Amino acid sequence: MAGRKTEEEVHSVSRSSDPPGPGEDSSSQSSDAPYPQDLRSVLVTSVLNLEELDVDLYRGTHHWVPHTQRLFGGQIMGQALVAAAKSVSDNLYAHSLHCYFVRAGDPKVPVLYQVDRTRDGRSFTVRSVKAIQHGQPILICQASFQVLQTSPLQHQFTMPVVPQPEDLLTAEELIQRYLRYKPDLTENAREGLNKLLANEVPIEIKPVRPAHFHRLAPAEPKRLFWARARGYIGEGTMKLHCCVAAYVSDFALLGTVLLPYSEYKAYFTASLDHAMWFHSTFRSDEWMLYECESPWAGSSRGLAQGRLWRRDGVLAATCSQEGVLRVKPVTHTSKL
Ligand SMILES: CC(C)(COP(=O)(O)OP(=O)(O)OC[C@H]1O[C@@H](n2cnc3c(N)ncnc32)[C@H](O)[C@@H]1OP(=O)(O)O)[C@@H](O)C(=O)NCCC(=O)NCCSC(=O)CC(=O)O
Repeated sequence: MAGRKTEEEVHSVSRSSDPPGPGEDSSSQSSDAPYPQDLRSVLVTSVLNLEELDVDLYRGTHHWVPHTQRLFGGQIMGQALVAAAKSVSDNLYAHSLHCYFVRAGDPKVPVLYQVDRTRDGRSFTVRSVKAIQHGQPILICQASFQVLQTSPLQHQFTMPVVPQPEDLLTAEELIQRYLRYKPDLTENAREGLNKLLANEVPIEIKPVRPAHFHRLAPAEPKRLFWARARGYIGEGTMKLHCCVAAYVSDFALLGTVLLPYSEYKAYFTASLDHAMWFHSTFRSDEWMLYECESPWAGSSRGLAQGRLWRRDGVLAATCSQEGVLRVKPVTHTSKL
């Protein structure tokens, strides 16, 4: 029978003394290895691989749909950026995008992306993209591209010092441990965790402080986790890596707002807008540290900000998102 472990034991990486449980072998061995080239990321082969219907008109399909049964905002943003990037030349690089999520995306039908070539300048080029379902916009997005330019003005914050991904467990490994070592989990919690395990999220993550990440204890509204696209992407183009990063950047960002409020559970959360700035080159299929924090919440809304760090300490991108969060008090003693 599964023994009860302390929170710290459940979360710690133990490569030698802790025999892997059923289904754990392959993930714990492979989670830090680079992906083999034949295991291409579904983000590249499917999600961000838009079908061209006409000039500046594309169709995108879905891969993973969150339990809310509305389309994942990161998918819509990533696809919108793909559509925008197709209309700019190869010497232009995305440096920012600004999006409003105006309607919930319907997972039952594809999304159309209509690109408007707003402006082509000498340094900057701007595109507006409308994502459409059932004849109505679900997202409006503006993306701006720039030719590469050098400047003596260069600074950035310093990356937080955290454990390396090799010393941390993936979200799936953590869930397997909760299920194995926490026999007092409620049926609801157990069912929820099993559903999470069955999810095919095309992003791999390694929380730095799992108890905070999973809201097991109240914490300041700050979340740190390593993230990368699941599967191989390769050098590719920066355009593509920016689109993948836009996808990844919407993951677990808004939830940061909820971290101090363990006495409440959210019954409705949705991102209202999302802005992103790209600062340097990076590979979205290599581990990047996502540093998320929420400076403010009020009026059923919360603001979350995120920084994506390259492993070598270079700031790759910055994000800002506001979302609606409707909560109600937790009424039962939940173990998760
Ligand atoms: C946020 C919006 C719902 C707009 O809110 P509105 O309140 O104006 O919309 P609405 O009037 O249609 O109401 C939607 C639902 O909220 C309820 N509702 C509205 N106002 C309420 C209030 N004050 N108190 C309680 N409930 C309220 C309505 O009854 C309805 O419920 P009912 O439906 O029961 O009748 C919409 O802009 C939207 O869906 N945008 C898309 C958001 C999105 O999909 N983001 C990307 C995915 S989120 C993501 O990717 C990030 C993440 O998950 O972390």
